[in-house]
Amino acid sequence: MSESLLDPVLAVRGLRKSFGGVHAVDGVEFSVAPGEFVSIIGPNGSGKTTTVNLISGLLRPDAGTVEVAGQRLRSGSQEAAAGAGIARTFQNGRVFGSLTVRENVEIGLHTTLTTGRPWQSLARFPLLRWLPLLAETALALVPTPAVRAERRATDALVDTQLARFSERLAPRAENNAYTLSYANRRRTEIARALALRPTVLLLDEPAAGMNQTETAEVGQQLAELKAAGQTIVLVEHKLELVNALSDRVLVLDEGRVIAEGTPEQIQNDERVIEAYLGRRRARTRVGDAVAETGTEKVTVGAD
Ligand SMILES: Nc1ncnc2c1ncn2[C@@H]1O[C@H](COP(=O)(O)OP(=O)(O)OP(=O)(O)O)[C@@H](O)[C@H]1O
Repeated sequence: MSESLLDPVLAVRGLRKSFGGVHAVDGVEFSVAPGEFVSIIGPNGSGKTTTVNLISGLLRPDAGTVEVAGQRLRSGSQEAAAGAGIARTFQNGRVFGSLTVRENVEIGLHTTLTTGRPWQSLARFPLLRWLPLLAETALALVPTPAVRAERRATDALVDTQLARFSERLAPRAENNAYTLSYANRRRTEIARALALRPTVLLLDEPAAGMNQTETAEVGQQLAELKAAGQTIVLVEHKLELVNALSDRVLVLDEGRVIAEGTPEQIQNDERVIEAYLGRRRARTRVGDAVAETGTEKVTVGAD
């Protein structure tokens, strides 16, 4: 899909972020069209995760803007990003071990509840913060019909997401997350992000640490999401996954976009071979464990 045909659903302009003397993100610009699958690749430390952190409001940029469907987001606000429809997963996976799988998925929906969480606008005022909490507790103890209806809708949404991962998550819905395998924790995190029915789904290395079979399964699920029209930004080291799924690939190096194009264009780009693949080969020679992931063979179903 060509980005220019449709108004972008995500537009990132002039994004910069430094940590001390390190220019982690140094003027990153790109946009994503509705339904487009864009991957961000680059050597270790090239600024991929920082870019995702800036888009999702986890970090405040030193400069630059993020727009979702033409609306500029408040800088450094996870709430604003989530409210605009950005959902993300984390590189290392973040689930709450002592909550069940179902609760872990549901927790992402908490901010979207309306009837069960009245007066949320008052939470901004320190002196009145207790009022919405009190109302929420009262409604949890004695739910109104509207609260019960919202509860049922939430349960259905969670069930839909768990069903997406069929035998992996659905039978484990009531198990505590600490009992899950690593791959299932990562699946739980993706299910949580999807439950928000995001405008843009940001995935930070969803297949990291997974074996070949598990990686292929993630690839299949991403292919299905893409076929369903979900807009996705994927940060990934596993190039087989990137090449199989992406409409467009951005290559970062030292905080800058050094190349952009289809997977085929990227694979033949001299700058990429030099900055990314060249370095990868050099690292592989000295036994860099991370670099090895890029050489794995992954088969992903067609969309
Ligand atoms: N919180 C932080 N404090 C200091 N430096 C940071 C911080 N976060 C990132 N950096 C630095 O910013 C640069 C970009 O890091 P980032 O994690 O965004 O890269 P990356 O491309 O995601 O790397 P990887 O592929 O290893 O995950 C690196 O030099 C990193 O050390």
